[in-house]
Amino acid sequence: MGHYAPVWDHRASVEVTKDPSGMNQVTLRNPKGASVQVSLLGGQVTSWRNDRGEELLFTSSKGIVKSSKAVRGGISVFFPQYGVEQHGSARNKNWTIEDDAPSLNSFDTQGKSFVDLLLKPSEDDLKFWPHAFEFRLRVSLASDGSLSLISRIRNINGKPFSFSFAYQTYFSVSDISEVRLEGLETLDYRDNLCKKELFTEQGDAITFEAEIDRVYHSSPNCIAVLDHERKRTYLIRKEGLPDIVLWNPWEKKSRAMVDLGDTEYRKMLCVDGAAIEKPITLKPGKEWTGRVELVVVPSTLCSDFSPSKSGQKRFRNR
Ligand SMILES: O=P(O)(O)OC[C@H]1O[C@H](O)[C@H](O)[C@@H](O)[C@@H]1O
Repeated sequence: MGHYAPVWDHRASVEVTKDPSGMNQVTLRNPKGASVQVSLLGGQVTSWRNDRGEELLFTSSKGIVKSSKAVRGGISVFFPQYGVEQHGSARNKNWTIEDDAPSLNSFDTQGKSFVDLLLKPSEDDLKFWPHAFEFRLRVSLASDGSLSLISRIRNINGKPFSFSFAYQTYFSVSDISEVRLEGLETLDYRDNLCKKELFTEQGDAITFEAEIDRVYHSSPNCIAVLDHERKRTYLIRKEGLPDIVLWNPWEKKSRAMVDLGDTEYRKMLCVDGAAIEKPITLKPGKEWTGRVELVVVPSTLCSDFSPSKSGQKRFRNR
């Protein structure tokens, strides 16, 4: 795999087209046939397919495709708030492609097909959240099919500001009853279904039998979502994002949501790398970076990728 990386021109594997609503979207491909689609509406990742063409992210069949709102599913960013004002406005704004984004280190570039997006607040936006920023989002597809999102948020204001952040990530699962989540054992969490009360996770691994909406604090750098039926494991590696949001609306809420099918909650699980419990404060001129890398491995290989081992090692060496 590594042999083509140094000569692979990432620009040749990036294509800009229009989505059904007329919005520009970017398609990234790797030489093995995996692909990623990113809409400029919301800077949202709307599709991530492996080299067999299988979709790895959930997108609602009832997604309302209209130009002012991102579809339910894929990966969206929550910024600058979580839990209020529709989780911040960034996910419903029009982003632009930035051809000459400030560089990242070579690990984030080599052998990857990527696009750099940029969001800056308009005069109107500043009336609602009066802090000038530049938000750069790099979406990359690696030669092994893994997907990375790197957010860089810079304060270009005269004063410090604080924000919360999450990558709302809808994983596609065979059935929610087949899913187990590892890596959050013994952690404290706030339960959004119990007035944000603080609890401590007791179980060995988390399984799903009812609505869930929690923010886990100070989580390891890698957690795993195992789908038994598909024998597929999603690894979520993260940096700069101490928290994890877990969400599934279950049946009653799904029925009340206009943009989600009544039983589609069974096909999805949101696991979001986030910075919520302790908001990030940025001084003028400073930049914050938050990354996630999503990897899919056959579940049989999982012992090699134990959450605590692989995540810590990978990110410690950066
Ligand atoms: O419907 P949305 O605004 O996309 O929010 C969907 C969900 O996102 C997060 O996971 C929150 O923790 C939930 O409380 C919320 O219901």
